[in-house]
Amino acid sequence: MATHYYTVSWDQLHRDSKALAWRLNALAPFDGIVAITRGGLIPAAIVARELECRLIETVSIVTYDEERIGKPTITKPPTAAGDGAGFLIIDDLVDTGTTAREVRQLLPRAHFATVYAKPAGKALVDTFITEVSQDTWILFPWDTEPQFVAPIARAGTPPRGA
Ligand SMILES: O=P(O)(O)OC[C@H]1O[C@H](OP(=O)(O)OP(=O)(O)O)[C@H](O)[C@@H]1O
Ligand SMILES: Nc1nc2[nH]cnc2c(=O)[nH]1
Ligand SMILES: [Mg+2]
Repeated sequence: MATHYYTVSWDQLHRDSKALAWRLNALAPFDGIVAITRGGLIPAAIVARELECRLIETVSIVTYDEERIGKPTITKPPTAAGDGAGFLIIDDLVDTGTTAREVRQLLPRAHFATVYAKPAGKALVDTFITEVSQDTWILFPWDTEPQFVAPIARAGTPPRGA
């Protein structure tokens, strides 16, 4: 269970995904990009734009229900990436490496890249940008919205009117 949260804004996600694109550009060109849905969709779109890559394939894989890990289920396998040779796989993050292991079996010859990585899974990806600790849960902008936060001086006191 995560004990810390790391909140990523749209702006930061765009910057970090562009940093990933800079790194990957050194390995380009790729024949196509495989986005691991859903989390990999937006980083894959940003990388595809920067690398001027217009062939986008998807693999749909569900491993988590909110913060609870389960058995990975492939709801859509790749159809146009062969054994992965020449392809770039993009996901938002690698945590335990469970999803990455499944995807690697499907596309063993692809280059696997994520924006964020945790220690338990980082050896399973070829390229990543930012490492966060294993006890941190990354909150993406599509999972969050701004809301009121009480002043620090009021911490521990019940909200007014409660
Ligand atoms: O390394 P792991 O422990 O496997 O965790 C990483 C995976 O978990 C999340 O996907 P999730 O299953 O939540 O599905 P989603 O992308 O549709 O949100 C995330 O997008 C990665 O794909
Ligand atoms: N949003 C989100 N999904 C995950 N799936 C596995 N680890 C994480 C995480 O830290 N954040
Ligand atoms: Mg995912």
